[in-house]
Amino acid sequence: MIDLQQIHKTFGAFTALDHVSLSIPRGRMVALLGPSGSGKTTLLRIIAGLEHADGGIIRLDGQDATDLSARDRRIGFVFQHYALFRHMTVADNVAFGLKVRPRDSRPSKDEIRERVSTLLKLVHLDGLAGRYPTQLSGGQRQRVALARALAVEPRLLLLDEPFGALDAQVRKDLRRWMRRLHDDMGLTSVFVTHDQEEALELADDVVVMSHGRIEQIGTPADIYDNPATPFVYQFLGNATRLAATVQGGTAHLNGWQIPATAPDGAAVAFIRPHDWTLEDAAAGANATLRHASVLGSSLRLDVTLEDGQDIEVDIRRDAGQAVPAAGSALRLTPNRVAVFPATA
Ligand SMILES: Nc1ncnc2c1ncn2[C@@H]1O[C@H](COP(=O)(O)OP(=O)(O)OP(=O)(O)O)[C@@H](O)[C@H]1O
Repeated sequence: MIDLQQIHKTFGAFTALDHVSLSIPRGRMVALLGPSGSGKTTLLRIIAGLEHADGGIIRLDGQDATDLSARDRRIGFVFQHYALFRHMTVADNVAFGLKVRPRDSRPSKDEIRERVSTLLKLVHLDGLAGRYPTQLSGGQRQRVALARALAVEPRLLLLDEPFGALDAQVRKDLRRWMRRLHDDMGLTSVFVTHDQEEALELADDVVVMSHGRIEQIGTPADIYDNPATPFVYQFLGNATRLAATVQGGTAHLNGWQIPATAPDGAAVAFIRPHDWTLEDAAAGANATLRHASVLGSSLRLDVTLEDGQDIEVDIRRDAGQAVPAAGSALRLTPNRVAVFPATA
């Protein structure tokens, strides 16, 4: 169990982390998700003990670890560009964390050899123990880095964009494999990513960060279905942002009346492309089609609403169904709309 309370970090006049609090139960896999500069790496480095916070408390398994050195925290680390030792073989890289232990806690040579061999099997690199890092592919290097991090039996594994430098297919394979390894070994892991798909696919809990603050913490389903703020809505992809006006608990948008809890006045509404129903335009059109394209089993419509705002609509397409022509009048109804005050 890791518990962060009110972690604060500035670099000069710049606030990188603004009183961040977060608890991670044992066995979870947690994604820190946010745009570049939101403080993800800084938070990870502070958890690892590689960076010192200006304020706040870190507890690991109930013990105050705020002033514990990186080595004494028993935390494993894998960075995107964390180079392996070039002059060491794969086996020596993996053994490194064990060999540098103080004598009284250092395993014997045989035990180290045994553990390295087990770890290399685990990451499917058992045939490559004698190779040097330059003789490996990017994906293989990341697996060596992972074996090296796991060698010290960390109570927590931290991964900073671990798959970022790899091509798309390797990246997908490696992250699925990482998830299985996490489950099989009963690890507790925190990984940094700016890729929402990666966070939603892999993590038990997603922590969305922006400007050194946590915007929302939740399961992938929570975060996707009920974004707490306009930032989360926009960051989690594909929501169209529209201007609306709220009066007496109702948002007015392109002639629709939508129940809203936002206060009276200017508001912003978010609608996802698949949250629309296309109806028979004979009942009264409220939008015009600009462009339609077929995306496999769905139809992507670029539409201008009657009030002049542009939206994207994805609807299911049956095989052989005619694609509507540009300029067609449409009747659309939004199924799900989130309304926030315009200043939020
Ligand atoms: N050592 C440092 N000195 C000064 N500023 C720093 C330092 N380290 C980080 N920062 C700043 O703190 C902010 C947060 O950086 P951080 O690396 O934590 O962001 P991030 O969310 O991990 O971004 P990225 O996805 O680009 O890695 C950035 O604006 C960065 O420029």
